[in-house]
Amino acid sequence: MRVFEEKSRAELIGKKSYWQISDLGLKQVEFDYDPELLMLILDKARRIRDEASEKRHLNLRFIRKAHVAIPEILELVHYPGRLDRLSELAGTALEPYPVSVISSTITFMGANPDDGTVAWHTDGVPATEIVPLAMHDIDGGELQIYHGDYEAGFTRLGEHGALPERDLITVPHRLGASTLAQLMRVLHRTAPIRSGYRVSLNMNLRSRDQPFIDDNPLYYLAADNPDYDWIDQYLSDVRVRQVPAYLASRRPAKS
Ligand SMILES: O=C(O)CCC(=O)C(=O)O
Ligand SMILES: [Fe+2]
Repeated sequence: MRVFEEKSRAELIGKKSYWQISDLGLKQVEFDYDPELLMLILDKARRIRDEASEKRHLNLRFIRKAHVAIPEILELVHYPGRLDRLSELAGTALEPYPVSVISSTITFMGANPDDGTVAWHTDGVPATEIVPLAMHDIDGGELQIYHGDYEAGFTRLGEHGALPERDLITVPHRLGASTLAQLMRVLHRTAPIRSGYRVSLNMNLRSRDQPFIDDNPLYYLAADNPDYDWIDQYLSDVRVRQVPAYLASRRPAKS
């Protein structure tokens, strides 16, 4: 498997961090997913784009809970060997992000302002795998990461409206390779697209042993998904997985 990009979390943000699932920053590696399955997902995404995607904020057009409209995404989420491979890359055991409204998305980014490119933000989910499904005639559209503390970065953005080029790490996407990244509390965006477009599938992940390491506040999930039909699933995850794991992690180690 070819590795195209590799950065630790400390390399991305220039310091150690506490709220993290592992030292993973990002790794972009060639994948072995079935090209026909990817094409099928892309075809369906294109067909339902107008009714199923929304550009609500952050200049990002995406299909929420994409695996509900396109169940073939679940085949990819559970693709043989995938979780083991990604866990190995992350340096910690991963599991699919369980809250259905945010576990998988399809993003449409392009030069056409109707699409756009995602503005500066930090991810709520601890880790994500970004799989480019289509990249057509693209100029721009790389993943850009602020090499610094996210709070300081947001403050600079507030004061100056932009971040200095010298403090950015720019990672191009590649067809045939996916980017596994831990972008929770890491300020990033997609660089503006001057021509062409990209369609991507994002499959979100979290730590199997520390599922409470997360940055998705309820108000944010609710603003994005105002029907609240995910709340029972969320609460049951807190009760059954997050709280027991959290309490176990706080227990003093036996000597
Ligand atoms: O696709 C990209 O370049 C980044 C997407 C992203 O940051 C997101 O969807 O949260
Ligand atoms: Fe992001």
